[in-house]
Amino acid sequence: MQYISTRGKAPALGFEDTMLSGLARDGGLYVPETIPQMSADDIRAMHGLPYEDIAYRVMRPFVGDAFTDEVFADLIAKAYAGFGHDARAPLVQLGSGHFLLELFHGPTLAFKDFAMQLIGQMFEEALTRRGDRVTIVGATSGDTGSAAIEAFRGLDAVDVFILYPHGRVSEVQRRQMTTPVEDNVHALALDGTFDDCQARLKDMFNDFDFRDGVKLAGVNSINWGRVLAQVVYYFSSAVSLGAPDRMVSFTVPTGNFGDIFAGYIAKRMGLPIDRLVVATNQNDILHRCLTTGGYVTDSVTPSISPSMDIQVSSNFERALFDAYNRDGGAVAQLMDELKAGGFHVSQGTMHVLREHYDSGRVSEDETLAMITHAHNHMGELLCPHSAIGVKVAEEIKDPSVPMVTLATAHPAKFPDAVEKASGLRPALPERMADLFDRDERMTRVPNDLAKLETLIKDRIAS
Ligand SMILES: Cc1ncc(COP(=O)(O)O)c(C=O)c1O
Ligand SMILES: N[C@@H](CCOP(=O)(O)O)C(=O)O
Repeated sequence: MQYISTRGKAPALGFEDTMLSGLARDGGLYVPETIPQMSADDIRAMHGLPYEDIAYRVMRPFVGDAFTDEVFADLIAKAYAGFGHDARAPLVQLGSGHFLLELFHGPTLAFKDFAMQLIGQMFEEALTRRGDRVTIVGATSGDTGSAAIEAFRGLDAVDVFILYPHGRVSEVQRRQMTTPVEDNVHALALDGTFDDCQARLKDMFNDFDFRDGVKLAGVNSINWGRVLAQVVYYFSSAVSLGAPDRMVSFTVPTGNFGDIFAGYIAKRMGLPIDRLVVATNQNDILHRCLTTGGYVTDSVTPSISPSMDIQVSSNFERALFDAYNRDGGAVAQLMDELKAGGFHVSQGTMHVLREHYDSGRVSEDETLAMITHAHNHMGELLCPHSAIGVKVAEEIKDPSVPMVTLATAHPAKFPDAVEKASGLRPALPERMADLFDRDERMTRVPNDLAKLETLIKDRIAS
């Protein structure tokens, strides 16, 4: 299996090099050259299997010869052993034809753990075999950062630097990143937005002296391994609702477009998915683009769903690559236009995008009202991100097709908003009960590439 860049100019790589290198050297994102197919019988055979077995069957064709069958199965087993629910990604029924996929039973209480725990295992295995080490730099609006730190803390072969927007993540999210004591963990509070963090990260990848000098690696959804691991729960949930003999739709609270793009990959592999619905908060560039064709950046407005406070949605580039018939030159041109403020998608491309994706936008008041309603009438305490998904799904769902909404984080990560809407302050799990008593350690950093690179180089040299 080879991976190619969405901008068409970087060398094709195998799975392991794709995973370890992050952004392609032409600035694009890696995607598989071909999408492995699952027949109806392959999908039917997943009925009743443990999550780990489904994960193995779904991901194995993408991994090629990077790991032997035995090693890959073992890495999957280790990745999910620490989850707090036997089903790993349990489905609960919310109402008629509407199901919630709980993706928050991992160690840091958000869906990011599904991919990050596995990536942590795969990095460790590959780096040990190569006798190599890397510097991971990640950008986070709150959840990727804590999941990455949890997956890589204490590993000899890795230093992990996380850029988060100062003052724009919840206190639980911040403390999850600033309280780990391991020397290889560096939490950096950047003066700016998540978009600034992600832009500086991509700048670092595009500065080849820095990139090669520190052996830069990425664990944002820039990294194909992140998207791949998220494909699995589309299969596990659809199969438990009757796939391949029944269509299923998904609504996905969306920011960087990685999670919903994983759903698109599942569909391309043969999973009978009817609609993939993008649910955004007031930072709604994706909803605007999918309804008007204009992908025009706006300033980021802080919200009660901070993990989705994103206006430059990294993985949308992967969706555009397919919608433009895999024309890397066309995508590179759009990305140049984006630097100047935005672009407009052609009519033909809009048609292709609308074949797969619907969208909806939810205001702050509507989010709070949905948390209240779900608590009072659906028996669920939702985090604000999941509430946005449920609200859009309720508006858009077709009674003849089961709808699955992805619950992307545990309500206890956002206790203020949840308490305001429901009157209940959700408690953290026992193992995190002392989170607010632990000492914090972070460095305030400016939104300045040269200064960030110097800090990172100095830290790994010391
Ligand atoms: C809790 C939560 N929900 C939803 C999202 C959106 O996911 P994605 O960026 O993959 O679209 C994120 C992060 O981006 C998140 O942390
Ligand atoms: N919401 C994310 C933003 C980064 O997304 P990623 O999927 O590209 O890592 C976060 O919580 O950090």
